[in-house]
Amino acid sequence: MAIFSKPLNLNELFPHKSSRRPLLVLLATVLILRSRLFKPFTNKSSSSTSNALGLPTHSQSEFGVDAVHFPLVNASPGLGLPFVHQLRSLLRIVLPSLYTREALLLTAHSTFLVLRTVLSIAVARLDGRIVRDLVSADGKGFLTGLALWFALAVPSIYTNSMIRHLQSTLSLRFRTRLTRYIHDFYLSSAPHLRYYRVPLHGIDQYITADVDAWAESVAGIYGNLMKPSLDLLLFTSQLARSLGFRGTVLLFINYYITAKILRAVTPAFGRLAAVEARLEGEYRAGVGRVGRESEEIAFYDGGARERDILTRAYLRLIKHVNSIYKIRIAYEWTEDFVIKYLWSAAGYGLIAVPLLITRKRSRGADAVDGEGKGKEKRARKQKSDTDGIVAARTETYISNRRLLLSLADAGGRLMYAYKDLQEVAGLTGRLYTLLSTLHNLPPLPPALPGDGDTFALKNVDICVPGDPFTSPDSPSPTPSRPPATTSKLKAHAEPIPPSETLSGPDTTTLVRALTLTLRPGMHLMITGSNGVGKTAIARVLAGLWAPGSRSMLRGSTHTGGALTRPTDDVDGRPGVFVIPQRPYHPTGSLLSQVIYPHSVSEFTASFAALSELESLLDAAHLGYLVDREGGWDAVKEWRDVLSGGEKQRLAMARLFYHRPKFAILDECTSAVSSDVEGQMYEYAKSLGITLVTISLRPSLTKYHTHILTLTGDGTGSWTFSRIATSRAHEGLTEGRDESGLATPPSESESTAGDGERELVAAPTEDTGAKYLARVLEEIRVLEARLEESHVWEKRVRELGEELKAK
Ligand SMILES: Nc1ncnc2c1ncn2[C@@H]1O[C@H](COP(=O)(O)OP(=O)(O)OP(=O)(O)O)[C@@H](O)[C@H]1O
Repeated sequence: MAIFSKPLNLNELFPHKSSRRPLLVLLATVLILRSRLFKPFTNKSSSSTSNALGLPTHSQSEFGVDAVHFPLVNASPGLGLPFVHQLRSLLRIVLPSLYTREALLLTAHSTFLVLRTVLSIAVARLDGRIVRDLVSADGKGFLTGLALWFALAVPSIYTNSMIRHLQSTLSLRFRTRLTRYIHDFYLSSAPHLRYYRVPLHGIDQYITADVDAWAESVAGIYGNLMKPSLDLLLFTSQLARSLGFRGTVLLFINYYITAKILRAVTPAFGRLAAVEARLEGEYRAGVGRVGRESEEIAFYDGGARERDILTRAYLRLIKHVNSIYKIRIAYEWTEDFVIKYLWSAAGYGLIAVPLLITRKRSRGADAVDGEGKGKEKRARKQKSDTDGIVAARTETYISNRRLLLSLADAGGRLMYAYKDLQEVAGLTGRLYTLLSTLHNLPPLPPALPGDGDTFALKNVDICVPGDPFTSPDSPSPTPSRPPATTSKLKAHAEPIPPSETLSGPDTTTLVRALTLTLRPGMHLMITGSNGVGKTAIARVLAGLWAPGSRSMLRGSTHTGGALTRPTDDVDGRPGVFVIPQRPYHPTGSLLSQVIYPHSVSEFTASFAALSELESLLDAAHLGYLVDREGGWDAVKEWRDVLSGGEKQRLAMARLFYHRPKFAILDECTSAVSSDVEGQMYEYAKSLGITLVTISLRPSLTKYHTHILTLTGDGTGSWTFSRIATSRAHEGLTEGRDESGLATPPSESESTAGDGERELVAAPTEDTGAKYLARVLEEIRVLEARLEESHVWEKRVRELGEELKAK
């Protein structure tokens, strides 16, 4: 074909050998990477510790190692050394080594970025060449140029789409890695229950929106920074060749002035982004609360009130976003002026340098040529020379102008990237706060080893835990508090030492020096007035709160005492299972409601039959549920579908399924009728479950052997006694009674307000006995009322006869 009569010549596009070599290396790299990158994501590991993307589940020991990279520091979300440290700590998670898919994606991304810059230079040169051929009316050259133009279009388009694709894939991989890490860390039960204890508000915003935004920004910022930086470097070096020394110096003066101006007008985008994320989180939490508690709100007809609350949260967010927009206007004006107009003016000036210099030189050459040559010949030569010079100048002008335009574009993108970088800093600060808070939660003291079947508290103060990050020695602000807007970044902020006390200084002691030992068959009832600390005891028994001891709080070296918990059996029988006051229903089928926290696959693996579960539902008086709801696989919003009493009975069915050694039942049958409640308690006991019941219902006393009464007089005192009346009912043997308590039937243990234990022999002093007396008194009053009912019955009969007679 005619257009290919002149062979495609790389020499013209890349006049220097050194600029051709990288192109070839790049093309080879692209081909190699492409073959590796388009392999589907496969899960090579069949181990259960890997997820669907082949990412390993993180172990507790890994988190221990990582803790050193996440010291708790007070740092505002801006650029600086703390940001570099925080970003590095997060990058360690998303890019753990060079032998990962992410590293490969990053290499491919970088390669395509370099390739795009190289192609841009080639396009600029080709542009110049085409116009030159046009000006000098070289048809053949023009068509060849056009063919080259199309030839370059193919790799250019491919490169652009690959850059976008690789960036989004990289962002997704970063998000997955970070999310996996946070899930494994935040939601691991053992050993520190971080999801329960972390003192951060709006945690959902951190884990969902912030992680997503961070991954996207970090994957984007790499390209956004690298591409324009590379462009600036390569375009400048290309331009420097035609601009000469003076032009290059001017170019750099231009860069310097631009950087100075923009730096002066750039607002603190990092801090603004962090505040925006926090306000977004508050608004999101508000909407979530309304969705969760919709029925309660509807009963109170609280729609209007909730609307006000949500609108206020939304307006706070919008006000902030609006202020960002306003701040941006001034910045963007300056940026547009500097990048578009100042740079273009500087560009014209710079382009003029080689043209004007070439023109001067060619005039000098004309003068020398003129001597001793024929007039006609001279005129002919002069015309062809002039044409050649004009064509060459046009080529230089077009190439340089295109390079300058690309340079201005690169400059603009670099400025945007600076803004993006500040936003990344804000998000990095938030995620770092989340992870450093999780890493630095003071550990819960481990339970003391026991025989595996005993529950014991020894001299334990039940205290409401204070802020885990506040201790008398470190009055630093909690990470949950918003960063101080005026604080300057400290290059190396001092790590905040984790709290050394278990409960913090501002703890409230609810119960003092509690000591009790429970063995299988010792069914304990915990009672006392509202807010006295009954659930608090359950929290300590369940391991949610640290068992405080006064000696610990006083800073003594004694750290013993505390809690001994029953352990899980090797066959999977749990040591302790708690049914809380508020029923909890996970998302999923009816089956998963009963077996929670087991998964369906765990249930299947345990060879348990559905018919067994049905018998457990029967025991909870819920035998009709499977048919009514459409089978075990029915998935519903169980919180809404079940009645209050049904939810509580379902929780009891859950207890029967797990059949723990000890069950802590925290007023979990308050909505169930007394007769059904009693039957369920009896059934639980028949399964070998030892009950620790928190209740205010006297009717439940008869299912227990011991009673712990919190006096609620403000001194934290308590009494612990055997329930004498339950003796016959339980058929307790003297042997069982040797529980380490040495509590004779007529005696009880108690503490006075000062925490000293005393044995109270007189039944009149015994709060447990008093409690029983109160129950008996209530029964007496009710029986008296029943007796009165005969009088009313008699009266009704009299009235009936009176009516008949008339
Ligand atoms: N996480 C907490 N932070 C601060 N205070 C708490 C916390 N949990 C409980 N408290 C306080 O501890 C006290 C005891 O609470 P607890 O839930 O143990 O009471 P309770 O005896 O179970 O009461 P009720 O019978 O009403 O359920 C209450 O005054 C409560 O306000």
